[in-house]
Amino acid sequence: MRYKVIKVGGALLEDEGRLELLCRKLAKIEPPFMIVHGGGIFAGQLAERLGIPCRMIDGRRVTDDEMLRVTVMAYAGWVNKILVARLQTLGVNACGLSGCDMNLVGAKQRVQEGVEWGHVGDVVHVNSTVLELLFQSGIVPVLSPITCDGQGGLLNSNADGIVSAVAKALSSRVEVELIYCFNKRGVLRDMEDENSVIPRLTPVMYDKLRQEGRIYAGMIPKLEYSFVAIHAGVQSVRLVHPDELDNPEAGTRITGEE
Ligand SMILES: Nc1ncnc2c1ncn2[C@@H]1O[C@H](COP(=O)(O)OP(=O)(O)O)[C@@H](O)[C@H]1O
Ligand SMILES: CC(=O)N[C@@H](CCC(=O)OP(=O)(O)O)C(=O)O
Repeated sequence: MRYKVIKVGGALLEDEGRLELLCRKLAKIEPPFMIVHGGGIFAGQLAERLGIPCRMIDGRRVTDDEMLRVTVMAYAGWVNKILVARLQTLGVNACGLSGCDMNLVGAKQRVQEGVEWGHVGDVVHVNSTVLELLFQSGIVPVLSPITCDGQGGLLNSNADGIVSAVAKALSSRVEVELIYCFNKRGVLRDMEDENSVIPRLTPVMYDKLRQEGRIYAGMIPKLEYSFVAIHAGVQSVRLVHPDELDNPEAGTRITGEE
């Protein structure tokens, strides 16, 4: 049996119609599975309404004191609870969590010379024993990207990184399929052509496409974390659109070999 660990990107939750379609697809999946969600779009909208400026560097959000409050409200609050509520109405026993709950995901503050990242956290541990207990109880964990630093502080972690670390931690105990579910049909060779999905992506292909500028923005951390997961022993890593979640041949499969 393969445990599915599914990342859902913020763009899939943006309006009622997309949220409904996504949750219907997720509700068809046979447990055990879990969801890690993002929601950068919601944090951006909330910050704008509050007059707090946003700054992104290489797909990551610079998170000062005020932005930390915004991200906690957006991710651990609105996005997490709306997903859980919708899944519950569809018969999924979803349980909303952040990395702080049961010390599920711990992180350490990102330190980089010349960049004031603020409360951005890189994952340092995942409590896979607790996740397994939840799976065994028939619960579907829905995890937000808010983590804790072990000293009472909250951190904002990239959701693509959290899901990669969670998949890696679980994969030493059970077989894991890591799925990045997002708003394209896979990694595209040509962003102008929705049908140019690359079925199998190797590290060499990635380097070349990145140099050519065909892979950019949020796709860069997503693919880097995908390769981290596959090299760490995660049994399967795929990127797909929610419409094709149930088709094992759809999307882009990540491979560590050439
Ligand atoms: N080669 C590519 N194929 C598909 N999407 C790409 C590619 N290069 C860049 N992107 C962009 O990356 C986005 C997905 O990354 P991101 O917005 O971070 O996803 P998420 O919704 O999971 O947070 C796509 O919507 C697209 O705009
Ligand atoms: C540190 C950092 O960048 N955290 C992300 C967490 C949310 C996220 O990853 O959301 P998407 O998956 O929708 O992009 C952020 O605040 O944007």
